[in-house]
Amino acid sequence: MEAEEVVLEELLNVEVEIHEVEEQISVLLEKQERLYQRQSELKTLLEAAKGSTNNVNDSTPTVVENWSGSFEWDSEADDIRFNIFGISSYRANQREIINAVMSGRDVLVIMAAGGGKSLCYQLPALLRNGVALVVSPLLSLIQDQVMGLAALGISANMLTSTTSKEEEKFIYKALEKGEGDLKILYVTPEKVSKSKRFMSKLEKCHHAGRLALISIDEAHCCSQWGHDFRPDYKNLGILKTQFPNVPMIALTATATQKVQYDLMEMLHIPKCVKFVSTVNRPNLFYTVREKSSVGKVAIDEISEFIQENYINNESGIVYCFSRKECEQVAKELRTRGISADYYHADMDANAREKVHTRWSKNKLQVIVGTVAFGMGINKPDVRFVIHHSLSKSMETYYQESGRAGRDGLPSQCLLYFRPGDVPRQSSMVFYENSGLQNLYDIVRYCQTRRQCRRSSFFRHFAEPLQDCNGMCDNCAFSSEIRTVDVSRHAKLMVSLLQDTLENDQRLTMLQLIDKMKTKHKKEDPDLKKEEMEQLVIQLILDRVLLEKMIGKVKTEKYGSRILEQISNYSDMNENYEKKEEASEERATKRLKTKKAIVVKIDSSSDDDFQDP
Ligand SMILES: Nc1ncnc2c1ncn2[C@@H]1O[C@H](COP(=O)(O)OP(=O)(O)OP(=O)(O)O)[C@@H](O)[C@H]1O
Repeated sequence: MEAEEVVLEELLNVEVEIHEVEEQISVLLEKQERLYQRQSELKTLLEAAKGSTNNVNDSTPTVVENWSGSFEWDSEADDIRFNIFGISSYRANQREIINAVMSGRDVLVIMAAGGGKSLCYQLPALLRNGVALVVSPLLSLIQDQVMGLAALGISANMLTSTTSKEEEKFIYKALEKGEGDLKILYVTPEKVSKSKRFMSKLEKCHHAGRLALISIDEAHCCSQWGHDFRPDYKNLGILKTQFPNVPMIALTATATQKVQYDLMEMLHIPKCVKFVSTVNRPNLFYTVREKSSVGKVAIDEISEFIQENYINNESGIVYCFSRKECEQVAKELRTRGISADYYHADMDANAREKVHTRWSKNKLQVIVGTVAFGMGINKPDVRFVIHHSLSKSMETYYQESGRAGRDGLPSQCLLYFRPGDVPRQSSMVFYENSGLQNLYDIVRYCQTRRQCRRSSFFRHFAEPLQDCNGMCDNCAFSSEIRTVDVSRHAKLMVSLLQDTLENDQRLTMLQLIDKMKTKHKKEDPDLKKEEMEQLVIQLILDRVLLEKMIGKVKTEKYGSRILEQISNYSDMNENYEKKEEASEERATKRLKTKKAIVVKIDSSSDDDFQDP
């Protein structure tokens, strides 16, 4: 017995040391991350310094920072805005961006979906002499833009795989000789990186002084840190190298600081003027609803929501986790009388295009899609975006839900959340950079019943909080929140984990839920599976609650092992954030002093747990 205690004592000490080493490693990793960031900033500065010495005699004007002042092109710009685009007044930042581009500066625009980025390059394209080149990542996006411009009577063309020989000839002639009427030319990034012929025509156009401006749409695709990296975007730096005095405007809906630095470096625009607009979409109403574990019930609710709120067949999107789910959900919606079809990466391009076109022309009310139905959807009157399953991160959810209400009119973003969906996503994001951390952020967004949904976006994009104006479920409705003592459940969870550990087994979260439910049935026959799911996910995600449990079991000399067991969950391995590292530090200290903590978990002190 004594010998066992000695061994256990040493085991405990070794585990404390392991914790300390892990902490040191994470401090070093964080330092390395900061250094990388600084390295990138310094490189950008260096390039800027080199640029300013090289370009002393170039035509780049001296810095004018008052972009809202008056400029010589004001009245012509107003005329084009009103009479060609039919827009009565500018939205936030549009005028300033246009003035910066017109002044010959490189510009980086970060503006929420539907904010009106297109006008920022299309209007200067008409104001300046010559041809504006627009690089855009997707054929569908390009087609929509060209169609929209044609409807306004603006001569826009595209040079893509679908362009006819005849049109190609016209475009090349316009570039080379200035013949024909070409104002805006859309190309994919592959054209720039792979077509020597195109680049040589563009060179001639530039040489003749007819390259008016270069616009890089969806510029976050340049960065590996962005959510949609495209390798061909990496080669777009050549445009600035070849045409240094042609103003470049790079536009995106979201870009973290890291992505901003990265894309400025990739595009060689270190001196660009940056315009960052708020991520707030005041016309979107955000709601999270509990999703039933019975598939049919979830679909019933979705179809009721659509049929009750959108009697005039207003357009919408339903996002699903898998291709199979998309097909099933679309079929189920159809049997309930909703005109719906599916869209996913397993379909051939023609079939996808057909569905997209029917939906764009309002011949189909709902597209049920996977993430493949993404960038390039610029239908302005999407009235609702429903998530049948949660997205993998706040950023992805912001993008996907943001496809609603691009015309600025009230629209709804509804997410159906069920903790049982978390492990499916976690196995997908496990190997991504901070994948699990990002997933847990969106799970927290779903779990909260007290906090404004909008505020989660502000926090995520490091923006000051703004008023929600009652445009989310938590701000608009007072929901009944019952605080419960979950000590009993927590103890059961810990003891189940202990059993698993002693028997040298491993558990997934869903298996743990099943076990808890079986055990609990005797004492608590009314406990629903959904309630148990809510509880388990909350306990696992909420490190404070977890710590309290760990505190208890530590006295039983298994604490750190249990922590390890939870951390090593096949689908629940976590990269702790700073905040969580701090809690771990506290846990380690407790471990050192072997202080017992009574498990009386009153969740009122913890963030938002409520009885479901
Ligand atoms: N100043 C304005 N006043 C009114 N409507 C505008 C204004 N500027 C743009 N719009 C309209 O807003 C809608 C969205 O504009 P746009 O397509 O440029 O958005 P975006 O910022 O490119 O969005 P996304 O990132 O989703 O592509 C369009 O219907 C456009 O005509």
